[in-house]
Amino acid sequence: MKIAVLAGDGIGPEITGQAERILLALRSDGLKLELEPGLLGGCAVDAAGEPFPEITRRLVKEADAVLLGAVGSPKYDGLPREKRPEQGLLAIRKELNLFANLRPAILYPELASVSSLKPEIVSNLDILIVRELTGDIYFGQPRGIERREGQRVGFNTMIYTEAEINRIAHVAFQAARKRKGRLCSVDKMNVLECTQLWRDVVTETGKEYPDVKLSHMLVDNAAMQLVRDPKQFDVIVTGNMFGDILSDEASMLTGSIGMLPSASLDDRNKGLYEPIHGSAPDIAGKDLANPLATILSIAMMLRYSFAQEEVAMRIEHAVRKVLAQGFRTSDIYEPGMKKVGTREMGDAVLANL
Ligand SMILES: NC(=O)C1=CN([C@@H]2O[C@H](COP(=O)(O)OP(=O)(O)OC[C@H]3O[C@@H](n4cnc5c(N)ncnc54)[C@H](O)[C@@H]3O)[C@@H](O)[C@H]2O)C=CC1
Ligand SMILES: CC(C)CC(=O)C(=O)O
Ligand SMILES: [Mg+2]
Repeated sequence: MKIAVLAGDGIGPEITGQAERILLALRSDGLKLELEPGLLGGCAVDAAGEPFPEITRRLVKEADAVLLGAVGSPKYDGLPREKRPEQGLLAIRKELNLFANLRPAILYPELASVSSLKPEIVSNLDILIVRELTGDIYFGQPRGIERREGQRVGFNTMIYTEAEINRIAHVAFQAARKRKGRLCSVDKMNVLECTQLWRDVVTETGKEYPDVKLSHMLVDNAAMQLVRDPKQFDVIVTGNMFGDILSDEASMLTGSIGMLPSASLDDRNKGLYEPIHGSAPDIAGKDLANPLATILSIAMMLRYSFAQEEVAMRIEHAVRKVLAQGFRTSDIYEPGMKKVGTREMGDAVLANL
């Protein structure tokens, strides 16, 4: 198993560092894997002048899976768009055809009291957000800022083809089929043609899954329902931008954005695995970041890219035990618990593994 490790910027090296320690421990335990570091984002801009250099492109094409920390820093805000770190992230997703982003929002019972919602509303929460990742307004052309009639005009294009909607819908229906059998498709069809097509195509695809109960919801209502009664959802499928926003919101139901892992998959389960959060410049380099989302992302890697379900469950079980033992980074800390930094949290997971 050849794994490319792109630590990225900000807290990226701190959190991937802990995930790498877990992978190396699994290697000592007999799992055959190789780790190959590479540059993506701001660190690549500094070293090679661009956020997704050719050498990284070759590395990730050859790898069986990619582990990513996060990219971005205010340091690059003044650069032209194509040079910014985040453009590197969009480019790698497109290059590897990672159209299906799975973002599970699962509440560990030990964190019920740090969830943003009351324990009785979130207990046993287990939602899967399926976010389309290579289309929508993040990629649509034309885009830009232009001068028109004496003033600047900014514009982007929200666009989805029928084929793009159909393939992500299949991923979501199949996931729902293996879970509680409920799929909620989120759109804004009351005002956006692009998402009218989204609703039409998801409905048509749904005819192939009579065993899955399909519902539709407008995104503004979905944002509200997520904090009113999140357990009404099983699987949510939505476009790139709405999925980006709703998953950050859902993360707080589990206690912290530092708890949510993700898998970004192509049609053959070659995947990129990363926490859903960004590079957190406000806490970078301070040993404060929660590494659990990244560690849980390698569990997803072992499950989806390498079919190592048992090892994936070992990692998830170790995380559960660490929380039960009271270890907490600052973002999930509450009085009475053991406050630890990024590295000590990694130590605790390793000890339980
Ligand atoms: N996948 C990626 O690489 C992503 C990159 N970004 C980039 O990251 C940079 C910062 O973006 P923000 O909007 O501040 O979002 P962010 O997700 O980096 O941070 C938001 C807040 O959550 C906290 N946070 C995030 N991860 C945490 C962790 N593991 N443990 C504890 N606290 C954590 C941060 O300290 C901050 O207060 C920007 O350049 C943005 O473009 C943003 C989202 C995703
Ligand atoms: C560059 C952004 C689209 C990254 C992000 O916020 C995400 O993927 O969650
Ligand atoms: Mg995001």
